[in-house]
Amino acid sequence: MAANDTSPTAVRIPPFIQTVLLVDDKQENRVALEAMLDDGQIHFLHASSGATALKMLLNTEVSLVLLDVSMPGMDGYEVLQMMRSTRSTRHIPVIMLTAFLRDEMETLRGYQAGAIEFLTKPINSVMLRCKVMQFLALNQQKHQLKIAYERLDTQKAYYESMLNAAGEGVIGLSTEGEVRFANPAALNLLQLPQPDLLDQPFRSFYPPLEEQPNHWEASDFYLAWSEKREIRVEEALFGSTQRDAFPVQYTCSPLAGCTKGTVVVFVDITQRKALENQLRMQAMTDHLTGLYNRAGFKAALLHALARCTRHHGQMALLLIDLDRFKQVNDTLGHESGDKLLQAVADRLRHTVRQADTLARLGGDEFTVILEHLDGAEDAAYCAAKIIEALKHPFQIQDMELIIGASVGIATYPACGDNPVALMQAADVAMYRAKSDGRNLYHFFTQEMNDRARTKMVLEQSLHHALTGQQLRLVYQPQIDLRTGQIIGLEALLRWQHPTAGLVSPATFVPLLEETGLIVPVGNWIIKTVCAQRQDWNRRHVLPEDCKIAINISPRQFVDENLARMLRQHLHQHQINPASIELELTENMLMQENEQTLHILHQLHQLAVSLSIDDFGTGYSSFSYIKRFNLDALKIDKSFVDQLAESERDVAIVASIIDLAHNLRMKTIAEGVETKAQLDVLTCLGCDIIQGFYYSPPCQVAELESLISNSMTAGMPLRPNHMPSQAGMPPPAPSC
Ligand SMILES: Nc1nc2c(ncn2[C@@H]2O[C@H](COP(=O)(O)O[C@H]3[C@@H](O)[C@H](n4cnc5c(=O)[nH]c(N)nc54)O[C@@H]3COP(=O)(O)O)[C@@H](O)[C@H]2O)c(=O)[nH]1
Repeated sequence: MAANDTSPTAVRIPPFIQTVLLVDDKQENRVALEAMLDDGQIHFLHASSGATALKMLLNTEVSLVLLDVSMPGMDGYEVLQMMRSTRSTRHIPVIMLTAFLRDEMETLRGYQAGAIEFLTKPINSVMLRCKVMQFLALNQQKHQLKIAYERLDTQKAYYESMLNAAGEGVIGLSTEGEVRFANPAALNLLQLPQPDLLDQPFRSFYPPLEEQPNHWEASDFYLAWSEKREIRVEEALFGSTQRDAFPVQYTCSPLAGCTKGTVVVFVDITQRKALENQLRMQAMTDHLTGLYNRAGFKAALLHALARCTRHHGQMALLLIDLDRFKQVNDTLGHESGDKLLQAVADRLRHTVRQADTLARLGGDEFTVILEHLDGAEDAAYCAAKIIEALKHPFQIQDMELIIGASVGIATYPACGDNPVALMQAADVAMYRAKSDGRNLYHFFTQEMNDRARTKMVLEQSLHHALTGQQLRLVYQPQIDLRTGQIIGLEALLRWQHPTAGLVSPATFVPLLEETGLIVPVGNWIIKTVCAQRQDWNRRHVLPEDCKIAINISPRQFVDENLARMLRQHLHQHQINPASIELELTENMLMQENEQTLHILHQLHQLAVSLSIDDFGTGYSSFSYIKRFNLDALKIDKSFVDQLAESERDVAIVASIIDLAHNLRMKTIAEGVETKAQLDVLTCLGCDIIQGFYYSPPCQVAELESLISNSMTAGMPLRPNHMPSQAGMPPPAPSC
């Protein structure tokens, strides 16, 4: 209201020019009266008769009448009587003037007729002016008062209509906390008629809560008044006998002016809260399954932990990973994958109790929070039920799909007292369950904890290894069994740790794979091999047809930049692509999906050689051998180890060699350590061997002298640990 304030105190009412009617049949008297009173602030009207005066009074607003008593026709008394009997002229003050005051009765008659003053002629001008000015001043005040009242009425109506139209409930409270005023919205929100609210203690309209004291002097409403400040409360509960508690947002402010008390303005936030809750729920829900998503899970886990801590209870976190889900997704498409996830969610819902919290963290990873546990065995029981439920086939789009689940269990407080620790523990336990076989559950144990810690330390040091140039490559020769010459080298990664010494790749390559660090490390390996090969080419260290094999890890294989990066390094170091062999594993090729085909197509286009490492240990499928153009099969060391003793291993290796040869592939036997193994392999027609029998993996300098010795002698490479047989090819075994 500040800008357009129309309150009586805010705007001065200017004085108005008042009109005085002079009634006398003699003009000279009227002129004389005007001359006595005229101060420039008064407007004068002249009437020469009573009738004219009455007519004028009906048409003009007159403040005061000076009325001569003796006039021809209608005298002053009659005029006055007529004025008093007419509504619009009844209250106009009249001063009567007379030349002849016969007796007291005459004056009395004048006053009785309604005159406010009775003066005799000759008129004392000072006296007259004093009287007239007094009446005019009074009239002026009356006028101002009238305008002020009018304005007040307008303002009252304005505020009332505002209060009535307001959507907010407005309640006026006395300093004792009784309701003195309530606008229609307040009545409506509390669903009460005015009599049930007025004069009632306001504390009966907000429920006693811990945070909202019911003691009046401690309430916000009283504080707002006593401390003369506005208090705003974002969320509280109001209610009445007719309406259950509902959420409100309110402000309470001390009443302005001399009225003591507080005004409370409140809005019902039920709808807003419902909308907020709906949005919050949406943000915490996995749209595919309707379970909690990762955000919802985090919130639920925090709450569960808080409850458990408060009640000194036990709880468990189950991390469920579906076995073989990826295959379904990759082979049958995402639609089937989604349907399967929905079906899994349904089964989980029917398996766990209502009070347990289910969530899908993403992909095929689900979790259950189990509260109120009596012991860890409750969690084991639930995990077993889940595994059993997911073991049975799923009917998805006319297909029967069999998956399975691995469950990791972390318990509170044993495995941690915060979400991160519990999640890590459940994760480690789940991986353990997976690696122990499928359809198993595993608890997180101290030993696993230690391993997890070691893994973490290792992971951190690996980051340093990458930046601190602690990674090296060694090369292990591969020998052509027909000529005894080095026909290839396998590049093998080493980590020269500053304190731990040489760390085996068997320890850290899986970790590189897990963390994704294998991609940059793999890039570095390819670059280093290409640079090394270029150097050897320049110095003619290696024969042209000698290949260098590079191990490609699963994650590297699916990295979309692999082919591009390979092409770039081959080109940059001017390497013949055929002299580089990539060692893939059976598992990488097991999924004959679009992605695998695309990657192999790209690698073929590069014209690099491709071999299958550890052949026979993975998910062997002849279809990929038939389908993809491969150059060599590497017979796994596990088949070579017992070759001299085990007929079964001989049969297996013979079959692998036959298969390879029939498909025009070479065979490379790995891990050859003895002459006896070498002899059997020679008899079976194996093409190439690699193993400690000839040489362990060597540093570059060592390898160069090995090659140079063998080349200068023009002789086959000598077995590593055997006495020199210079000039002699390896002795032919009797097959
Ligand atoms: N993705 C990558 N993986 C790599 C790389 N470098 C190695 N690895 C993989 O790490 C695993 C262990 O490798 P390593 O300790 O280097 O062992 C290799 C040879 O040293 C070992 N070998 C060779 N001959 C013999 C032998 O006669 N006896 C014996 N006990 N061991 C022998 O075998 C390993 C070669 O394995 P493979 O790759 O299957 O040919 C191993 O899985 C490596 O693949 C890398 O750069 N990237």
